Amino acid sequence: MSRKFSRDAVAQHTSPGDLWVIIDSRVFDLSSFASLHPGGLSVLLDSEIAGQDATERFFELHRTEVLDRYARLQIGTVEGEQPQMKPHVPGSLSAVPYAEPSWLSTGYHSPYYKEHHHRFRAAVRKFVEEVVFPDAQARELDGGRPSQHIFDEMARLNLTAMRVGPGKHLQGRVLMDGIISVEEFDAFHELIINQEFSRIHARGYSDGLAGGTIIGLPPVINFAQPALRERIVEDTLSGKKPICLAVTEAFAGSDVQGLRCRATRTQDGWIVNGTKKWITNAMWAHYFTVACKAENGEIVVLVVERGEGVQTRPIKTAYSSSSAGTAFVTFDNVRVPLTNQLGAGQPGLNIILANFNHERWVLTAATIAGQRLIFEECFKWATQRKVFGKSLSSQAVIRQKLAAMISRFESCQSWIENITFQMCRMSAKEQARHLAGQMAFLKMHSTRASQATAADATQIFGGRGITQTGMGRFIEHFHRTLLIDAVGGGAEDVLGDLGVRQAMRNMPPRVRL
Ligand code: HEM
Repeated sequence: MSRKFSRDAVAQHTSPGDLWVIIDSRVFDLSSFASLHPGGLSVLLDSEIAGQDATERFFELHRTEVLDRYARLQIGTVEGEQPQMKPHVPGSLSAVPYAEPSWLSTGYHSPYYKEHHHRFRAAVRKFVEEVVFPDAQARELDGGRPSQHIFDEMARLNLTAMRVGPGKHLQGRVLMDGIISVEEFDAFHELIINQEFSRIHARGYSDGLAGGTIIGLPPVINFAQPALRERIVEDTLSGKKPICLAVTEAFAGSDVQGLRCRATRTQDGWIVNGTKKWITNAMWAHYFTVACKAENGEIVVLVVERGEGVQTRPIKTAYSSSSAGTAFVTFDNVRVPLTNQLGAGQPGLNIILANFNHERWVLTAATIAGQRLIFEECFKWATQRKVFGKSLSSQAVIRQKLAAMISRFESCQSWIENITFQMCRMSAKEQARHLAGQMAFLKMHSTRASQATAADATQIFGGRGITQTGMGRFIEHFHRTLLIDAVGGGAEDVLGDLGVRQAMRNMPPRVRL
């Protein structure tokens, strides 16, 4: 932007058809925009705004990104001045204190993260901010499914494959354009992906991208016969034929024993009859990993393929109008070949339970990262917002809310990093034995923390925190959508109880006070 203007020259342009303002030493010609301005024309014609430096007033009312969106209105800069606001570089770290976990903060050390984790984090954040965020925000508005080019790009980078976690499905794949090797990839990379994807501020969309794969594919990877496994892994990870996990029912939430969807044994397979509710991605899934009850009362897990007898109806939820593809599913006399049974010979209940821990860990990672992002919004707002001539942060009650937020998400982050480290060192069997309780407690604790943080953030933002556009829109979104993490994969009370019951089983018989 080469044109330079003196402040006096800008001050000559104050009428509706010839209106200039200065924002952060940048000169904007609002003549063609003023009558379309969502905040109205009159505010722009105010004598303290028209032709004047409106920087303070602008940032009280708009997010910085509004300036980027309307960059075309900029005609130059004020002579002898440099804009102070630096454009955001995609992938870069925030300089706001506590806006990044300590392993990403200057001067801190971590026993968990290596150089390749840092490299990987930067690449994932850049991808999320540049490619995924715009689509997520657009689909959040129109309620559509994530765009196919995002699925394609996620498949090309093998991001969808990595979201399923380390394992044999990664063999031979090039990860994130080769930025890390399959041998280097561990649960911390997966934690990074889960936490970086929170930056799209679109919870339903995030599930729409890979929610079904993350929970529906592992049982196939771990328990399917090789031919079925190879076909489904290829179809789903290429983004061509999505998969979902169909366990919950209107009759039974996470209470797997109470399922009513029936599987009847035939000579060459099974016939499935029943319904499933709240099934993420089912609207566009081709494969359904279904928990059913056999005639002898045992759970069998079958891969049903979309076809005759399979129907899906959309369910609108608090966290997603439809971008998560959540559905009510009906199976009417659906024939399933024997080869589509998972883990034949072992209890189907174990297959489903083994899957829960990973699901809970994924949800927890996202909700913790979400809290940190909400804190960053609050800290910026509390510093810039002036009330009765003073910034919000000059009030002790606001500082207390910020302190409580930091304490909550920092403790959750440390806990999840510890659990993640255990995941890197333990076998699947050891994880099931030692980590189920820890994950249950952390999920319960972190989603309660999310609710407290959302409530505090809404008080800090006031009306803006309950408005879907403008300054507080991410607060509103977090508050509206966080309950999926508090309920999905097991409600808080159920999880807390599960953890304590497990601890009771390990209690030595003769301990006394
Ligand atoms: C480059 C100049 C400007 C552009 C491109 C612009 C654009 C916008 C946009 C897009 C909105 C809708 C809300 C949002 O997306 O955040 C908005 C709202 C608003 N704008 Fe501006 N604006 C500009 C300058 C100003 C100035 C100088 C004022 C002076 C007071 C102002 C006052 C308002 C008000 C009062 C609202 C309504 C805010 C609310 O609903 O909370 N705008 N503006």
